[in-house]
Amino acid sequence: MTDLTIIPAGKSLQEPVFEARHLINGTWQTSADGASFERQSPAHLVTVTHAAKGGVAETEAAIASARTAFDDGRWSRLSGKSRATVLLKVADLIERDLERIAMRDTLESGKPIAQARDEIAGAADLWRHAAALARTLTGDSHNTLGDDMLGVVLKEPVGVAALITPWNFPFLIVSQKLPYALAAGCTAVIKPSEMTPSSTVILGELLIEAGIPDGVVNIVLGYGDPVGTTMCESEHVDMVSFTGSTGVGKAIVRASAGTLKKVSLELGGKNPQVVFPDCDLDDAADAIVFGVYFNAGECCNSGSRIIVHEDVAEALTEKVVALSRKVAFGDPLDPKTKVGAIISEAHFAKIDSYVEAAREAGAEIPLGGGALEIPGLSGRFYGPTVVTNISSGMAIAREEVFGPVLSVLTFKSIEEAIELANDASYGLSAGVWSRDVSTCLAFARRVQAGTVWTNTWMDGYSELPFGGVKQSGLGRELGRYGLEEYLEVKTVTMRIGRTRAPWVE
Ligand SMILES: NC(=O)c1ccc[n+]([C@@H]2O[C@H](COP(=O)([O-])OP(=O)(O)OC[C@H]3O[C@@H](n4cnc5c(N)ncnc54)[C@H](O)[C@@H]3O)[C@@H](O)[C@H]2O)c1
Ligand SMILES: C[N+](C)(C)CC=O
Repeated sequence: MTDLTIIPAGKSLQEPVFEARHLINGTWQTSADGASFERQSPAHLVTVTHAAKGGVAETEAAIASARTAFDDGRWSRLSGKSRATVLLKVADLIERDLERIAMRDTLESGKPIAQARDEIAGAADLWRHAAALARTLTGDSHNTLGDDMLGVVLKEPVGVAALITPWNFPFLIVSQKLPYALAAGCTAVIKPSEMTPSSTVILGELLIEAGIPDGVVNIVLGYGDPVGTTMCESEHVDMVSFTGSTGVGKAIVRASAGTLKKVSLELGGKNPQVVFPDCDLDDAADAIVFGVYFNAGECCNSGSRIIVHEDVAEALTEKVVALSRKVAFGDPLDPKTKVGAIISEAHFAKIDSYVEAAREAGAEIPLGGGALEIPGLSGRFYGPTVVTNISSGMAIAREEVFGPVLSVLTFKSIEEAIELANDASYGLSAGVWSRDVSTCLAFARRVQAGTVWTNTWMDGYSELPFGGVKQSGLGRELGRYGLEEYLEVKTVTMRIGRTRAPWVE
């Protein structure tokens, strides 16, 4: 792969190792048994983080702290205005510390620094959006139930929310959950991914600086088992909001079943983009390249499944391959880099196994497949890869590869395109490319997905809800729906003035 655009290592890594500890009841703590773990930068393979490793004891202490903080009302009974004041302050502090937070996400995840900066700026906007919702949240009133009756529907915080997050957008995803939980009046226990704990720890520091009362937000670092499982099983946790793989999502539902707690899930995707022959092919090709290589394809919204009309399949594939060669892969610390390192050795092997299985099954690979050498860096980089001549039954066409790998399928009619698009267990997002608005609308109405992009890909706004159908999830984040996830509905019926007609004569 010599004709690709490669950004070699720039200046050597100077960042000190970050010391990450748990935040429990307002104090930073190591684990009682002294357990800890390390995180290496996937691009450099040097240790960048040393973190306390939580066990059952730390998790239960964090849950107890959140429980007490919720029950005594130090946050849940504040006015929306008071909560919003803290959330707005956090947003300001995130912007002040944007560079520090972005650097931690880049070092631990391997994502490009320019992209990380955009994510942190987007996260600050989420905190402001949630602050606005905290002040405008309302219930309902019913004065049509009879002359002496009034029905009032109250919105109340669910209680203690456990927030379990993945490694691919560490700071952005915790910011899709926590400000909305806090706006609703919930208290929280957070478990960031063991691969990317630091930016959540920094968020804890900013929350303290912004004046959040002790115990309202608690952070436990460590692995899914026991930290995440303890949160799911605890009778003192009222809700779990999880973002991650569909497999772990199912385990979370099982672990939460014993206490029948509310569960909100943002899971994987195998997102189709259907390309009709009347679209602007250059525009579509550029968005397809963005959709598949953004975050090295390690993105729930990766537009990794192209379904293109057979009349334009060859032309589109040529354009995509040509553009792919221009995408800058390399040193995540260089602001010119668009695609950085793969998160782990095990994940790299998984990506490669999908590509090799497709090759063995007769697929063609006009570009890529395999490791990319980046001069000066010893970490793992996967080259831009385009796979054609595949059928919808192949794993590469149905399963989440979570790497910079594009699968190209073809169709003859709109019926076939919709059938192929829906032929997956996932239903997160989908796209359609056509100049004909009726074609776009017909597709948008029949595709099984939580989000549909027409003539664009992966635009996101704090105001718009996001989430999946089928095995891509339960519930929604962002928009006003993102707040509703953390609310319970209570119905209060009041008789006013007159005495009730006696039941007993
Ligand atoms: N739909 C979305 O919004 C969205 C966003 C980002 C990522 N994702 C999905 O996340 C996946 C990649 O992230 P990942 O590899 O970190 O996911 P993962 O499911 O392996 O882990 C996610 C989190 O769950 C924890 N965990 C693991 N096992 C657990 C258990 N048994 N109980 C409780 N917690 C447990 C992990 O420690 C981590 O914090 C992909 O499938 C991707 O599509 C979805
Ligand atoms: C929606 N987003 C981009 C934050 C996460 C997808 O993995």
